[in-house]
Amino acid sequence: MNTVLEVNNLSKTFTLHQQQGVQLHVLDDISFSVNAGECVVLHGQSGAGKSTLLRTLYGNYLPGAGSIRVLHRDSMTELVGTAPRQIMQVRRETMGYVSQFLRVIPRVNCLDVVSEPALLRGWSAEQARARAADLLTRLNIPQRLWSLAPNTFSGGEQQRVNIARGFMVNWPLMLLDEPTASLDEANRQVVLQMIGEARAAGAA
Ligand SMILES: Nc1ncnc2c1ncn2[C@@H]1O[C@H](COP(=O)(O)OP(=O)(O)OP(=O)(O)O)[C@@H](O)[C@H]1O
Repeated sequence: MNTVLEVNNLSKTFTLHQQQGVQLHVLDDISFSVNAGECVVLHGQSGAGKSTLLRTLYGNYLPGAGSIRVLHRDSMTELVGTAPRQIMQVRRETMGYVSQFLRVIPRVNCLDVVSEPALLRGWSAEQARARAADLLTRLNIPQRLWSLAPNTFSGGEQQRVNIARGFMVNWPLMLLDEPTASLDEANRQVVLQMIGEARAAGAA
């Protein structure tokens, strides 16, 4: 089996400079690896550091120590300390991330928000819109909402738009932060199916 993610001795401490310099040791010497097609679930109490780990893997937080290597363009590539340009390339081609909440971009409509990852990969606008429409239909976002900016959508609708965007292209490595948390049972099942399909296609 191909290893697509290898984490070694990863640590992350937050220093709260505006609160007497209090230090929070959130990640402490974490090591694990994930193979293609494997699904790893982070299970832990609220505040344990699950989102922090995902954000650190995605390059949003700089770890205090350790290494994060991903299979990118056929070679294991170190992300810690790498140039932002390289991180952006890895994000574009290799590693997708669905955060807990949609980062709403004012005035950009739903179809364009979902299409963006494919456009960044050079798909035509027609191809991207067709795929986005397909995902939005599967995720039960009514067509009347597609041309509207999602900032006025309900929490569950925003989360489904976020998921559609996250599954727009086939990323070999997907980081999903509570992807079914605010969904009803029917939509939860759709998302689980989409995760299953991505795994069957080799995604980790
Ligand atoms: N940017 C930040 N600055 C300071 N502290 C942070 C920051 N992000 C997270 N923390 C702290 O790190 C700890 C872990 O937070 P995190 O969001 O990773 O938990 P979690 O396991 O995802 O929780 P939940 O299941 O409730 O989403 C918390 O105590 C939180 O206050």
